[in-house]
Amino acid sequence: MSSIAEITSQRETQKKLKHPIHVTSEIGTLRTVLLKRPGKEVENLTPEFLQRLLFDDIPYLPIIQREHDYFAETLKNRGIEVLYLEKLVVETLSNPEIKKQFIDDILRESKANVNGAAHVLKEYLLSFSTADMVDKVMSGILKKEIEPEKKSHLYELMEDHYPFYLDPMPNLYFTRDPAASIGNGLSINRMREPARRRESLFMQYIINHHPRFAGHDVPVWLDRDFGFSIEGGDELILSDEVVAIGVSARTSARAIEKLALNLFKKQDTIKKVVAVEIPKCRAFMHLDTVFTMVDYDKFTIHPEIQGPQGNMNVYILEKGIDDEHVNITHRTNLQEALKEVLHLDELVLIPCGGGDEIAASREQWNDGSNTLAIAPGVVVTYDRNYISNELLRQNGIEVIEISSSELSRGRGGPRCMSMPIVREDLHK
Ligand SMILES: NC(=O)NCCC[C@H](N)C(=O)O
Repeated sequence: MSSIAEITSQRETQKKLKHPIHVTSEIGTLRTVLLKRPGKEVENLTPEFLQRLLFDDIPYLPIIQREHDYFAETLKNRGIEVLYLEKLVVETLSNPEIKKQFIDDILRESKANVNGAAHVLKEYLLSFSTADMVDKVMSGILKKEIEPEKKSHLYELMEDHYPFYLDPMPNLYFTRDPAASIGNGLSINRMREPARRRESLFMQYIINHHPRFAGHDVPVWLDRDFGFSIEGGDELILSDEVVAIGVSARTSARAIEKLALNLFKKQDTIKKVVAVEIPKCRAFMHLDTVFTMVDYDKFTIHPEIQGPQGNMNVYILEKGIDDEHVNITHRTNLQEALKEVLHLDELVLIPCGGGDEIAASREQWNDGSNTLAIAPGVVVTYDRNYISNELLRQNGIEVIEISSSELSRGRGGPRCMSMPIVREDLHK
């Protein structure tokens, strides 16, 4: 029979889980996750704009969709509730006033290409059903779709060669990056690259207006108006007390410090933010492309982020003398720093590609370190990274593989393609 303490604790967990967002670890059993099924936006990629749109190749739509559906089914078969971003956005914008406001916002944020055509584009978008309008906004609007108006400005004539009024958003299936769940709240991120910056507007609207979230107390620890960039691929919830954040090509030290200040001030459980500096290059774009948590005491790592003897720059931020200051201390070894903040005597770093120079580099490029933990010691990975997957198994991890020929072309793996909304708390 359960003790009174156990029953009370179960009730507490139930109560906490009723909150629409609840994530206190990287590895707690995943209950609800947000995905985006790749859509027409990936068919609007062309070779000349690949770099600008942050792709290395053009995925074949029917196959990337099939692979993504398989990913979603894999999660559902494990009892995980899958929410789709595109569906939540349509539901959010079912209110005509909110829809108009959204169209104004998205056009304003697309101003580089929209120029003087905002009013025509607004009418154009309003002429669609909400679902089709959302699809248009996500997949992009070509100039040739709209009757040309008389061009009265030099810049309008100069920009004729550029095909889009609204750029496609092919990176939307990487739901991890525009926002990150931390405790019962979120960071809604100012994304580093212009190609992705509009993406976090969707989450802002969902949180403020979708019935599943609006009206609940969902704190926003850092919002997208903050002037420095941060992306969810860099935000790892190591425990209910510790968040690790990559100082990377995408995430700035200033955003990390501001987020830490806000968490220390408004979120009573987070005690430490661990800033992990990684090389600023495309292959290592976020911390989660080189480092993910797979069990209480096990992580994947791309060995190249560490110098000789495993040295690298790790900074631990803690509450300072007042709400405006943090205490910062420096560590030079990631493994030791992790043991310290997680109160562990032993901790295993599992090297991507088994540490072999070629295999590590190849498998990391295809997200061999980017695992999605769906429970402690259970991860979803790409099938193509067979050396890393085998090594995970040898370390006692259950590895669920998904196919990845087309999904991997966007340079993101299972963790990048998923935003946990609810996870069960870990047993202490
Ligand atoms: N967390 C991640 O590493 N996300 C992958 C994002 C890939 C996307 N093509 C990008 O460059 O932003």
